[in-house]
Amino acid sequence: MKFSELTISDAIFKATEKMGFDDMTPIQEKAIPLALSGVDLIGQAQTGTGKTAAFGVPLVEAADPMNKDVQGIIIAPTRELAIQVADELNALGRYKKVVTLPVYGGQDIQKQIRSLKKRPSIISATPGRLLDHIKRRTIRLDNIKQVVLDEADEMLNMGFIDDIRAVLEKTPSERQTLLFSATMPKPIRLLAEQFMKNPDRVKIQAKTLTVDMIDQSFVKVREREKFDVLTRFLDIHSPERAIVFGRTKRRVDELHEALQKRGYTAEGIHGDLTQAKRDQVLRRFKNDQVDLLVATDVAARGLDISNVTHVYNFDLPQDPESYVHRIGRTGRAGKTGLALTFITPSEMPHLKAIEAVTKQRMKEEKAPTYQEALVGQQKAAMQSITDTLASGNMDNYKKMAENLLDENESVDLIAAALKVLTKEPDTTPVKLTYESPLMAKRDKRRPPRGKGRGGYHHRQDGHNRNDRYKGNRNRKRVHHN
Ligand SMILES: Nc1ncnc2c1ncn2[C@@H]1O[C@H](COP(=O)(O)OP(=O)(O)OP(=O)(O)O)[C@@H](O)[C@H]1O
Ligand SMILES: [Mg+2]
Repeated sequence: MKFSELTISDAIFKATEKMGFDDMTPIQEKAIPLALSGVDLIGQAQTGTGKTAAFGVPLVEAADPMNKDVQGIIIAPTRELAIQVADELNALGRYKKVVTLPVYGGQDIQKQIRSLKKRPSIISATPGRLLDHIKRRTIRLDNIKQVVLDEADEMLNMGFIDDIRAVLEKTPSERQTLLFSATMPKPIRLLAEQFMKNPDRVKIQAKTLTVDMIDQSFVKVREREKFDVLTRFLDIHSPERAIVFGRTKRRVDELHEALQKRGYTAEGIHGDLTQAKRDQVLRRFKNDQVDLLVATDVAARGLDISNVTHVYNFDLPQDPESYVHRIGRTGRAGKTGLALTFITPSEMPHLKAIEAVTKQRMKEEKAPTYQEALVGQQKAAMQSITDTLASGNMDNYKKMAENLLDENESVDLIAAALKVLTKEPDTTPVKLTYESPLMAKRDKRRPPRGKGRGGYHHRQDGHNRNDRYKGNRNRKRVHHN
């Protein structure tokens, strides 16, 4: 079904055309008409399949730019995502003149207050800053018609639930509530339904939770060998644009510095950096000034950066949902991608837990040798010669080439050129702080070690880490009040 077949205003249809959208994606086809009818819904579809427009079109359609109140609000877990969602809604609202304002932490609040005075119809916010504005009465939610939780399962997990509850309490009870995510574990869905009125569940039935355009594999590797293995894979894959996920902020700092030391153009992003730095890093990544983005899970959800060709999970993600979102930064909007996950021997049970949730097997890759990495780089050098040959723009070099050929064998000459061009694998020593293997995360609200009851003993015998892992997911994600 096409956007032209929807009952929406011409101004919005024109915007979708301008954005290059013609056919709707499956989630858009199902969710947009339902959302337009005013019902509450939970929309679940794989990463990179257009969930933003699935809620964006109904929001922009319902908004009246002549009305001075905030009418729609989207809450997202990270600042970058709040900005990106606002950009997409502004693109959709361009001809109807519906303005969406991003409101997030780390940005000058006075500047936000000035922008709010211009009366945006829709706000795309992170929860903390939104609550701040609600308290200051610089944002009023009395006349909100629609609330969207993007990355809904993340918004409703323990870290965010209280903020979300507080925001929802400020909105009229007759509001429409829309929840979207690629993952929706059952305990979270049940929790979500408390905030909704007989929600419709729109789930795009797929055999797997992950997009089949992503080639998924894992490599078994010892912690201290991870870095060399990563650089060898990078030398073989020569990714156009890749994201390397690390578990902690320190890890991300160390890793991107180590990559730079070995001659890669890498930058790091995590939540302890200033917003100005986060913006700069992301901009440099999008502008091709940086090939490798090293990130914590702050970059795992929702970010739509075109042509991310590879995702490397240098450290295992905390839970299978996080795996789904991380690798979903590649293979978007029908493109292909490659995801490679590093697993230390003691972490192997986590692999099974991830596969159980994604319903997808990962292929095992062997850690490449130095020699294989060298061959990778030689191939890259060869490729750059043939690419240059195809581009044809070499007139300035032809005379030199003829002179060289007068005095040398052609094969020797090309071999020398290849040798010069090949970036031989760099083995500059680097040191990363040891990161212990992923264990089931303990719930901070549980009694301390030794004082626990049944569950503790079960976990201590440790013969079934897989269960512990799953158990952990549920504990982390169920609201305990
Ligand atoms: N109907 C469409 N036709 C073509 N491209 C589309 C269409 N809808 C969305 N897109 C593009 O697909 C890409 C992914 O969309 P979007 O970011 O909304 O995915 P998502 O489902 O929200 O993914 P995630 O789960 O990672 O948040 C974007 O670049 C968007 O512009
Ligand atoms: Mg999204």
